[in-house]
Amino acid sequence: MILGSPGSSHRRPTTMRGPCWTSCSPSGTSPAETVVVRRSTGETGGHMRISKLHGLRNDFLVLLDEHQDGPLDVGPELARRLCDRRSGLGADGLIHGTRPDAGSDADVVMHLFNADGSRAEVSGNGIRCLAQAVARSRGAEGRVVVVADSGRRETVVRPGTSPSDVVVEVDLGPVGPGPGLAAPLPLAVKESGTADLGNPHVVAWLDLSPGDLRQVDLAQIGPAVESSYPEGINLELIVPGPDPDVLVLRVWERGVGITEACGSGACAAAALAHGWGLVGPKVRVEMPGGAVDVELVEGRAVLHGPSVLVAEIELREGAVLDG
Ligand SMILES: N[C@@H](CCC[C@H](N)C(=O)O)C(=O)O
Repeated sequence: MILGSPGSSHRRPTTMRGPCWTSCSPSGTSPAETVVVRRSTGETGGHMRISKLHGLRNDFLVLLDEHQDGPLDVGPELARRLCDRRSGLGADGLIHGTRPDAGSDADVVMHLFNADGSRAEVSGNGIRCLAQAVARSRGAEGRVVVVADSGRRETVVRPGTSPSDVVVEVDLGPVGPGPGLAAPLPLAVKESGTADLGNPHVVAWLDLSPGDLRQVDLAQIGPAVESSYPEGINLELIVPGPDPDVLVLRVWERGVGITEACGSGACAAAALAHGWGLVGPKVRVEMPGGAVDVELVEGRAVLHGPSVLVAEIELREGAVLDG
């Protein structure tokens, strides 16, 4: 038998408290349309335990191997199904947290899928949500080391306004140059440039007021810019805020669409805007979902912001992916 007995390897939080486990399937769907619990062995059945979290309303489903009854087959199709906001649980991305190699000092390995099933190298908000999920699982806040496709990243989980609403800081690493600008951007810009946080970004500084930035048709511009790069790209539109060292940002995310916030995008924007002389090395980035703080330290970007646990979900036995 490949599957472990239900709950055998699932460590429930000990000292931290918050939303309770619920047993559910997405509402309004018949069992045949709900989400699969498929093992990497090809078997189906058992339970799948998932946490839903968000950083500034940029939301993620986090599936930790250590919470499961046995190995799960996590891939693009599962990501698309779970992230669907109508027929699934709904999220901007799915994060699969696997165990690091023996001898590694890391706590977890991060595999990130965008809502469309594509892979991304890292996410500033996603990695902070993953760190919160790992901290809850072990019952203690503090340092959580994550190995993402972009490299080893250190996070620190600190108390926030409640056990489920914490503050997480992450050193996202060096901000490098992104891909060459593929084509002229389809809007008037004061400055534009690309940056690489492990994942690619194009940042455009617009000569607009924050109010006018809200009127820009990002749903039209975003896909055009994303598709002009062979690997796709995240697009951040920025204007300086009314106060010094503040940027107002809207984002179109590769593999997702318009989201309410993007942590790596905030870092890309802060780094480029610093280079353009718009802001100093400590930047507040205001996005539709809320604000984060970015510190630029010797070419690296350190991101501080809230992470919120929304729910811990147990998908019931018998839910089937194939539909
Ligand atoms: N929202 C994330 C970025 C998620 C990945 C992105 N869509 C990509 O494909 O690179 C963040 O907070 O950084």
